[in-house]
Amino acid sequence: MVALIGPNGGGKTSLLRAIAGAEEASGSVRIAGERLTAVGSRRSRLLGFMSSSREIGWEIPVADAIALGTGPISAERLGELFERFELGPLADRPVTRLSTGERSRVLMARAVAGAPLVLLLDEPLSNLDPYWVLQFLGAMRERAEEGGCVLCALHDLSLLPRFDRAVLVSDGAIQADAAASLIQDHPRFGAIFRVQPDERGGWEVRPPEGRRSSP
Ligand SMILES: Nc1ncnc2c1ncn2[C@@H]1O[C@H](COP(=O)(O)OP(=O)(O)OP(=O)(O)O)[C@@H](O)[C@H]1O
Repeated sequence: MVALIGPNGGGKTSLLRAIAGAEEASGSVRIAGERLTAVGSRRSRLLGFMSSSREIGWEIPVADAIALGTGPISAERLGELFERFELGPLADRPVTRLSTGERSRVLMARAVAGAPLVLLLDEPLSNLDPYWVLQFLGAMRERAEEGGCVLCALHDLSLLPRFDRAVLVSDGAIQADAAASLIQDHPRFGAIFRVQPDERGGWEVRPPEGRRSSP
């Protein structure tokens, strides 16, 4: 489970979209040796992607939204996803009439539907209540324990202990890559985020360079 962290405009979304093939980018992406452009219907087994937008453009039922672009899903798998993300009570409503957090559950179900080897999630936790934050983290951990790689962009740094590794992206480049428990000690962390730990276990704005007292 990899947390993709970095300041606004750092490049997290661009990186995820480039890997997912949703953005023009140089180079090529291979997952388990396979080029994504050449895998056809097996794509959902290799890659799952939840974009930063929670919009679903069509007035379609939840089950159809989960299957959008993923290829056929068995009734058994759909049942598992409905149970995992508690979608039963929402089944008959068009997705356009769901709340943002409810739509997040549909889009997460869609991203994990094929049990992908690589799961790319762009701020999946941002609209969720605490129960669903924990449920989504649980679903990510399950995917990782089943042999998948989860790459999850997030801003809430208090969630870092839930991850194994953290990649810090800023100015369109990877600035640090470390165990999630150690990333805050990286020499570039404070300068890039412009915050520092405060006495209450939270964060405070880091004083500008000249006004910082030396340790
Ligand atoms: N379609 C686009 N065309 C040109 N530049 C873009 C486009 N989308 C994003 N950018 C720029 O690319 C940079 C990286 O943006 P990106 O959305 O990847 O950042 P981010 O780390 O996901 O930010 P945030 O935390 O605010 O979501 C920013 O400077 C942004 O203004």
